[in-house]
Amino acid sequence: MERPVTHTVLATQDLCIGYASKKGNTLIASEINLAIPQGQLVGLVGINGAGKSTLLRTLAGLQNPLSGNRTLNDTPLSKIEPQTLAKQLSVVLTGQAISKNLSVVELVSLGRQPYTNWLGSLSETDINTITLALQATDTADLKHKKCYELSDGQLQRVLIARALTQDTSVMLLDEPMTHLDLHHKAAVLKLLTQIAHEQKKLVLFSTHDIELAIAHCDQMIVLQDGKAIIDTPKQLIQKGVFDALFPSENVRFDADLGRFVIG
Ligand SMILES: Nc1ncnc2c1ncn2[C@@H]1O[C@H](COP(=O)(O)OP(=O)(O)OP(=O)(O)O)[C@@H](O)[C@H]1O
Repeated sequence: MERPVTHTVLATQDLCIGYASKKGNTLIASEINLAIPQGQLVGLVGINGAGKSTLLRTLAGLQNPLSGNRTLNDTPLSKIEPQTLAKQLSVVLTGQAISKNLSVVELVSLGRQPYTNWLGSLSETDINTITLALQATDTADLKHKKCYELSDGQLQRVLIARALTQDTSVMLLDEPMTHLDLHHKAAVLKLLTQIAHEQKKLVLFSTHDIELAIAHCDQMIVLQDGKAIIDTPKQLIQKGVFDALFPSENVRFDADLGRFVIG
């Protein structure tokens, strides 16, 4: 169903992403121009090494761009104080450094840090938000476990719960469904869709599950050959963007089926 176009939350102008070192710059992708409105579920796809994590880290302000601009709610990202940014943007990254000695509920509570006073004491609102996030991610039963006791999939859901408690207008997630079984994959996808559509947030996640993104996302960003193409899944299929995503000897995209065929 078509929903009305609303306010742009996350935008880039001629963004070049990559890595700067003394030996020179390594350019990963350039001329990235995005203007993503609130209330959308956006999938970021591309082959291994295309630059999905690099783009997410750059959009999150964890990595500087080589050039170009990033704005969050019309303000340049570099001008937003860390405390304010933490109320506007949350991230779930792969290989995120966390203290695994914390219990699940302690880790999830950290998401409320931008809202708590200098004593770090939790208000009733904080506690309700934490309880809802644990329920939404099916991690309430794990809340007293130490994070080192969790499976990869359980930890993944706990990290999503922590991001949920931050209650931000933008959520960026790097491969949030990678370690999940089919049941939890469907549940997380449903949750992310609900956060985008009902809470009117922007949820941008990278995935290798392109078919799932095609079926569920409002828009997709395809990183390919150092460029980013953003459009609705339908338009991307019509433009033939997925046809050239993988070397054709092993995989081809069947536009009628809307999925990849091996062979
Ligand atoms: N710290 C770094 N310094 C230099 N180059 C890097 C660094 N980290 C990643 N790269 C390179 O940047 C490119 C993009 O990597 P990135 O991890 O963003 O890709 P990706 O699309 O997320 O890949 P995958 O699907 O395998 O997770 C790769 O060629 C990688 O080798």
